[in-house]
Amino acid sequence: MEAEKQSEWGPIAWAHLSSVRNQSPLIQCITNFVSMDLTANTLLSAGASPAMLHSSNETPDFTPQVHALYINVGTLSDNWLPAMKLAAEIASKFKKPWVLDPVAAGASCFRLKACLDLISLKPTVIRGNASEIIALANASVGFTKGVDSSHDSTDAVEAAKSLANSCGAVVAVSGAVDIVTDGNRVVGARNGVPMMQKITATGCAVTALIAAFVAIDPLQALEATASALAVFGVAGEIGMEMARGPASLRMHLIDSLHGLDQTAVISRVKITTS
Ligand SMILES: Nc1ncnc2c1ncn2[C@@H]1O[C@H](COP(=O)(O)OP(=O)(O)OP(=O)(O)O)[C@@H](O)[C@H]1O
Ligand SMILES: Cc1ncsc1CCO
Ligand SMILES: [Mg+2]
Repeated sequence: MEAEKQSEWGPIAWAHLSSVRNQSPLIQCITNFVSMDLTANTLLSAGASPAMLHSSNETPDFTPQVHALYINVGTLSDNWLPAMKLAAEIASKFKKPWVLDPVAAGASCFRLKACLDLISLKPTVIRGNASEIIALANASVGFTKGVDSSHDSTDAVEAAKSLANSCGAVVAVSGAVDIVTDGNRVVGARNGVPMMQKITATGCAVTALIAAFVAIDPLQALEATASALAVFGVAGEIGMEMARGPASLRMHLIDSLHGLDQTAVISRVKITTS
C-alpha cells in the first residue's frame, strides 16, 4: 500500500478501512474517562474490537493478545501512569504497534514528563493537536489551552518532523489540515469539518482509529495514520450533512463511519504529499 500520488490515496484509505472491517483487530485502550464511550464506539463503527482494560494486574496477560495498544493521558493520575508504562513495555516486547495521544502535554510538568517517558518506550505513532506536538518537540510546558490547541496544525510541521526524527515514531498533528510525518515525508489530510472540534474527544477517538489502522498495516504506519485521519474526516463530512449541532454530529459521525462505502471514501479522501 505504498502511496506515491494523490490519486492513489483514496484506494489506500479504502484498503485500510476494508482490512479493519475484515480483520476486526483487537485494540487495548488505556484512555481517559471523557473519551471512553466515543472511542469504543468509533472503533466498533469502523469494524475494530475495543477493550478498555487498564489494570497493571491484567496487562501482562492481556497486552500480548492484542493487535495494537492505544494510550491516552487525558485524565492522567499517579496510579494510572505505571500501568501505561507497563503496557507500552509489553507491547514493544511483543512487537505490537502502540499509539500515544499526549493530551494537554504542555499543561503541567507532571504530564509533560509522563509523555516524554512514554515516548522513550517507542510508540509507533504519536497523534496530538498542534499545541501538544509543539510542547513535546520543545520539551517545555506552556503552548496550550488545557486539552485544546492554541495553534493551527500548520504551525507545528517543523515540531512534528523534529519529534518524529528524535523518537522514530510517525507523528500526526490534527486540525483543519491533519499533518502526518515520519520526519522525512510529510502528508496532509484535508477532510473533516470544524464542528468536530466542538465534540469532546474526537481527537482521542481518531487516535484510537489510527491504532486500528496501524494494527492491520504496522509496517506502513504513515499510510495507515493518514488513512485513518482522512476516513474519520470523511465520516464527519457526511455526518455534518445530517447534523444540527455537535450532539447530533456525534451520532451521525458514528453512523457515517459505520456506513462508509468505497465510492464515498475514494471520491472524498483528500490527502496530498508535500
Ligand atoms: N478546522 C477543522 N476543520 C476540519 N476538521 C477539523 C478541524 N479541526 C479539527 N478537525 C478534526 O477534528 C478531529 C479532532 O481534532 P482536534 O485537533 O480537535 O483534536 P484534539 O484537540 O486532540 O481533541 P480532543 O482533545 O477533544 O480529543 C480530527 O479528526 C481533526 O481532523
Ligand atoms: C475535556 C478533557 N479533559 C481531559 S481529557 C478530555 C477529553 C478531550 O481531550
Ligand atoms: Mg486531544
